[in-house]
Formats: sequence, structure tokens, C-alpha cells
Amino acid sequence: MAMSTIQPFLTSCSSFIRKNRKRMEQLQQHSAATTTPNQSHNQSLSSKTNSPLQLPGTAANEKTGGLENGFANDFDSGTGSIASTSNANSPGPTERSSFLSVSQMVRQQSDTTHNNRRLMRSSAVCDDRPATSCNITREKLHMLSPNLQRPTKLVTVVDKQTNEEYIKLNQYRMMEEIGQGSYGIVKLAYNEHDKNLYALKVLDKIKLVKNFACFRPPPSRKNKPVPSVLKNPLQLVQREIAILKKLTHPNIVKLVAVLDDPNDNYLYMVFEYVERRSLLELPTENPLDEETAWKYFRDTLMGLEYLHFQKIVHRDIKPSNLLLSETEQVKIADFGVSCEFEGIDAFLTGTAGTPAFMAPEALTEDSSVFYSGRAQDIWSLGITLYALVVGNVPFRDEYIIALHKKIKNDPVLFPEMPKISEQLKSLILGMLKKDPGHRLMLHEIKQNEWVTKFGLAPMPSEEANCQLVTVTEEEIENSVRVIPRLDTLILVKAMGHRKRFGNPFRNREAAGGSVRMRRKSSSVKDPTYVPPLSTASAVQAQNSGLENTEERLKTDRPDAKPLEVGIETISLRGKNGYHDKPLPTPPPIPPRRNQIASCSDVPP
Ligand SMILES: Nc1ncnc2c1ncn2[C@@H]1O[C@H](COP(=O)(O)OP(=O)(O)OP(=O)(O)O)[C@@H](O)[C@H]1O
Repeated sequence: MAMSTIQPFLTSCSSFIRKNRKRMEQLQQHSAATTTPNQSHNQSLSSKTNSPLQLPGTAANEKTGGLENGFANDFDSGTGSIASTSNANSPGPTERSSFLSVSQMVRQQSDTTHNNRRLMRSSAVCDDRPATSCNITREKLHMLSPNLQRPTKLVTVVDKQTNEEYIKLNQYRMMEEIGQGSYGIVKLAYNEHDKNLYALKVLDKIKLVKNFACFRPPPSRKNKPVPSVLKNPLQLVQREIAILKKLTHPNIVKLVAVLDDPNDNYLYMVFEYVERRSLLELPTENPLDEETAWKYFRDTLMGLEYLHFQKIVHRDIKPSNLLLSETEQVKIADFGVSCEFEGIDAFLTGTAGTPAFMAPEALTEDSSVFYSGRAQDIWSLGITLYALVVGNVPFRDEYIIALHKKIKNDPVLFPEMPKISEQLKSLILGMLKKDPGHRLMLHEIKQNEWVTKFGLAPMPSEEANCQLVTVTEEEIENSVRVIPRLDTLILVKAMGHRKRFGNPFRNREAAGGSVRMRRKSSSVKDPTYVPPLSTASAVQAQNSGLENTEERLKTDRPDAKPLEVGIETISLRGKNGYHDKPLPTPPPIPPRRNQIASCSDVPP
């Protein structure tokens, strides 16, 4: 090639390199001098709490993060777009520049998550073709991360590097604090491998145990064993991890990795970073309009359907546990009190979750009576929907007992303003039926006229939305089991057949059945309420070959001692629908090792 052709090309190359190097140097100087208000706040917070996980030099992180990511070239466009939309509340120039580099990473993560999904859908057709034919270059493909479809990684060796700028855990550079939960703080973290941001939940194992020791209930008198979960709160975290590990759905926050080094006092849960955090802070003067609430509600419904399909009840659905991604996708988070179940529903006792979102049937003093976990989730979802459009929860009181009374007895009232459509009111009221038997079920909500816009926007089928995840033997061994009593199994089985939460024995009693009330419940005002059949009588009925529930009811022996039976001994649902397997006979089966009593052990 002639020298005259190459010369101008070389000149333009060298000028391009010079120009860019200068810009990168400017950027480095600029970022090094930058401290966000968040950062200084967190620095003071970290020093106050004397946490060993002090805020790293985020400016340096952002600087290197941006440059390493090859973001330097996008910097101008990012600045432009953000600056042009800034208002009086916008950060100042120095704040803005440091904010921008994080925001660019965030945008990239959202894009990649979005692209990932697009890519996954198109991968079948694109696999054998050059990546460019799918509008995604090989280079970009490499950047497509995090792969939220990947199973959760469990890492037991954590290499902690500390320098004056930041703390690094394996590939994760810790950045500013983004939230605090009851068990620990949540920090933003930059993953050097896939160049994305994550939310890192930091749990102090020692503090967990110590705090627990302080508040542990006094030893029980009548030699009653303390429920096993209460012995070690780490088990709650382990349960949360065991549950989260199995979940992969666009509307559930993904647990990407768990860093748990036995030599480290801290346990780190690495979540996908959801940029816009919680859906709505309550109370608010600015609730969502119906259209926005509709979109968020449908997302939440999809997430909840997937959860229930995976045999998990969340137990703490509320707006602050619904995170919003930058692409306006709702992600259900916080599985701290969730429960895994077998069979068709979780049988819960005791209270867990947030008082204002608890269902009336969960507020009973009698811890021996079980209630449906699915129905509890529907109630919380109803309260959440109400709160999204009204700006506050329907039942409020500063005293917990008074609040419980209101939840159990008061009707749901809607304020005059904001104006809420009749269809939405009717849906909310259907989800907030005090009697779980009359409460809407998930499949009914999916077909509701407000949800589907009178059929114009049908929800995807359960089959399309859910895929049953496979659970390994080890996971089963290590996961917490729900061990309902046999009577509850019978009750729920009957509910399964009828496809309603309602007590199938109620009408029998109303018709003059011989069943005694087993509890005096202030929560259940319905005079026709009949508690589940006691276990011993159910077993007796089974042994005597009495198959139908009416016959079993008649054999109820109120003085009989209840018997606890592991649910894994009974299969309620087979491939071809529901079927009976022989019920276990007394004496009671001793609990296996690793079995933790039930979800009722979760402290309120
Ligand atoms: N994946 C995430 N992405 C972005 N922010 C998050 C993420 N997870 C948690 N957060 C933020 O951190 C805060 C604390 O979360 P965390 O799950 O530890 O506790 P919580 O749900 O608020 O409370 P608790 O643990 O007491 O129920 C949340 O309120 C949220 O703002």
C-alpha cells in the first residue's frame, strides 16, 4: 500500500489515542476528587456502627469500573441525557459525575438483563449463526451478564482484600450502603468479572447468634422443647437461602451467589441489583394511578403464582418487599419468613410478617390451629393493592392488639379520594374476605375483569409462567419441612378437591353435625365455623375404614391427644390428579434428624 495512503490514517489514529488518553486522565482526576453525599453519609454511618465493612472508596470504584467496562466512550451521552432531565433536586456537578458512572453501570445491567431475556428467547434461532445476525455482537454477548438463569453459586472460600479505597470479596468490590434490614445491611457491589452491579446483603453471623441469645425466651416450664428454629437464627437465613436458590423468575429477585466462608464472621448474599428499590413508601400522599398499579400488580401476581407453584409461601408480601427494576419490572424480595411446603398448601401457625398485612386467620392466639399459607399471601396481596392505589393500608392502629381487632372485625373502606374504579374495589374486597374460604384464589384473580381489562389483556397461563424446578435430594434433606397434623392434611386435601380455601366441613356442621368446637376463637366470628378434625380421630377413622369425611367427623374424640406426622409420608397429589395413599397409623413417627418443626417456629 502506498505510504501516502497510510500516513493520514496513522495520523488520525494517534490523534484519536491522544484525545482519549487525555479524557481518561481527566476522568480519573475528576472521579478521585468526587464524594457523593451518600458516600459521606455511609462513611459516617460505618464509623458509627464500627462495622468492619467500611464504605470503600466508591469514587475510585466507579472510576475504574467505568473505564474497565469500556464506559468511557459512553460517558458523554450518559451525561447529556441525565443532565438534560435534571431539576432543582439534581445532584451538583461533582455529585452528578460520580452518580453517572454508577447509573451507567445500572443502565447497562438493566439493558443486559433485558437483552438476556431477549437473547434467550432468540437463542434457539440464533445459535448457529454469527452473533451479529441477531443484532448482538460477540463482544456484547460477552458483556451480557448477570446470567440470571444460572443456579445460585455457593462459595465457601472468601478472599477479602482491603486497601484504602475499597474492600473486595473475591470479585466483588463493595460500594455504598443501599439498605438496612433487620438482619444486616445491603451494599452495592461491583463484580469485576461480569462488570455488573449487585446488591450484597451482609450478615454478621456472630451478631445474629448473640442478639438472638439476648432475646431468647426463658426456658419453658413443662419441659416443652423450644422450637428448633428458635435455637439458631442462622437457620432462618439458611432457610431463606435454600428457598431463594431454587427460584428463577423475572418477578423474583435472583440470589446469584452466597459467600459463606467458615473462617469469616460474615455471610454474604449476592442478589441481582434492582435499581429502583421498593415500589412505594407508605404512607404516601401520592399513590399510584390505577394503570401503573395494574402493571405492577400483574407482575407481582406472576411472581406469586410462580412461588406457589414452586410450593413456597412468601408470608410477607407488601410494597416495600416489591422492588422495581429500571425496566419497571416488579421483583418480589425478602424471603426471610417464607416457607416451603409439600402437598397443596402450607399449613401455618403463629404469626410472621408485617402486622398490617396479616390475614385475620393468622391472628389467632391458638397456636395449634393451622391456616392456609396461600390464602395468607392473597390477603397480603390484597392489602398491598389497596395500599398502592390509596397510599395507606386499610387497617391501622398504633397498638398491635387494636390493630388485630380491626383486621378481624372492621370492613374495608375506601376513601373518597383518590377515586377508585368499582372493578378494582370489587377485586380488592374479594381478596380481603375475612373468611379464607370465601377469599379469591390466585387463578380467580388472574381471570378478574380488572386484572384482564375485561378479557382484553389475559394473564399468561400457569404453564407458561411456571416451570417446576428440580430439587436435589440434598436440598430436600437440608430444607425446612412443614409438618402439619394429619387432621390438617385431611382438611386441605378436601379443600384441594373442591378448589377452595373454605372449610369443607362447615356445611356439615351447619346441617346438625356432631362436631364440637375445638377452640373459642375471637378471630372467627362465623358461627358455622368448624375446626379441622383432630388427628387421632382421623387416624381412628382411617383404621376403621371410614372413608368419607362425614363419617370421620362423627368419630371425633375431643379428648384424644394430637399426633404429629411428617407430611412426606403422605402423597396428596399424583400424576393423574389427587389420590389417597395409606395414612400412617399410631404410634407417632418420631421426627427425622434435620426436620424442623414447622413454619410456626418463625419468631414474629
Ligand atoms: N436486590 C436488591 N436490589 C436493590 N436494593 C435492595 C435489594 N435487596 C434489598 N435492597 C434494599 O435493601 C433494603 C434492605 O433489604 P433487606 O432484604 O435486608 O431487608 P428488609 O426487607 O428491608 O427488611 P427485613 O429483613 O427486616 O424484612 C431494602 O429495603 C431495599 O431497599
